[in-house]
Amino acid sequence: MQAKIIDGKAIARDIKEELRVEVERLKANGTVPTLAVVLVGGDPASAVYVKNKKAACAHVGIRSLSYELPADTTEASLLELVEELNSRQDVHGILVQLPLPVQIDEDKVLMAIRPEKDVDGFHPMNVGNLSIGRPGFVSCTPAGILELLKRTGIQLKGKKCVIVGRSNIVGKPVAMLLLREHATVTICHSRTEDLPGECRQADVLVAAVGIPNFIKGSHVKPGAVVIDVGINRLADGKLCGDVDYVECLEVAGHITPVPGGVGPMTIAMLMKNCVEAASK
Ligand SMILES: Nc1nc2c(c(=O)[nH]1)N[C@@H](CN(C=O)c1ccc(C(=O)N[C@@H](CCC(=O)O)C(=O)O)cc1)CN2
Repeated sequence: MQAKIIDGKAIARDIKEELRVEVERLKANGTVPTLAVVLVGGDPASAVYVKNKKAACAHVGIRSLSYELPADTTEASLLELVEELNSRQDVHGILVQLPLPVQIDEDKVLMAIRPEKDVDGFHPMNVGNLSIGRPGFVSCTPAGILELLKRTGIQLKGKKCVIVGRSNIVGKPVAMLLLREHATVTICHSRTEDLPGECRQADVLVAAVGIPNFIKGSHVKPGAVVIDVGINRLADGKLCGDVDYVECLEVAGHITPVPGGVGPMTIAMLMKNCVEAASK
């Protein structure tokens, strides 16, 4: 039997509808949730993501302030802008679109954003809070993955979850979130011995490696939930995940497509974090 397809686009739409109500309530109480969106340079993919984030803000009712800086912007001037946004009472969230041009130290910029305005959840304070189970902003893609699992009714308590990929922005935070749900978590990476064998143990398999079609049907335990975090652009312009969708569709119990799976959840969770920032 074919796997059930987890429709991230539809779940993201539901979340944004729920947030519209919340934003109305905030506005009625005198707060206009406001997100500052900073884009440096002309990377075409980043420009599309920023455009989609601003459109999502408009849909939900969040005010967005746009800062589009040239590719040769210095680290000092970007830090100055972040400082100004940090100090503005009417700005609740700050988003600096990544990647940044090479002359700018990304870590320095992310650390300059005040943790309570860090709606991307990338500041070390928020990352640390997640790992010790304290409240804070959780980065949007990992939070989106958990929301997809929850809203699909996937039980996590006691289940074996295997994450392929140990990045700071996806693999590690997803592991922390799954642990928080009482799952048994394994993180695999390029040096893992017998990666297919580890993957085959998984009730929930999360692929975040950045290699097109890396996870084959033979990696998947029959009936497992397969979450594909990969967004790889192929030479023909088509998008492709880290999971061999055609093969895994025949083995898995649930699967996320690319596009239309985890990707749309990233923006929905950014909206959720902005509303939370404005509510505080
Ligand atoms: N400051 C940040 N920078 C970046 C982040 C981030 O969370 N914060 N993540 C990525 C890019 N990203 C959001 O910024 C993002 C990527 C993909 C999608 C998405 O919806 N993808 C669609 C396909 C879109 C397409 O056709 O190209 C999908 O998977 O269905 C949303 C947001 C790096 N930078």
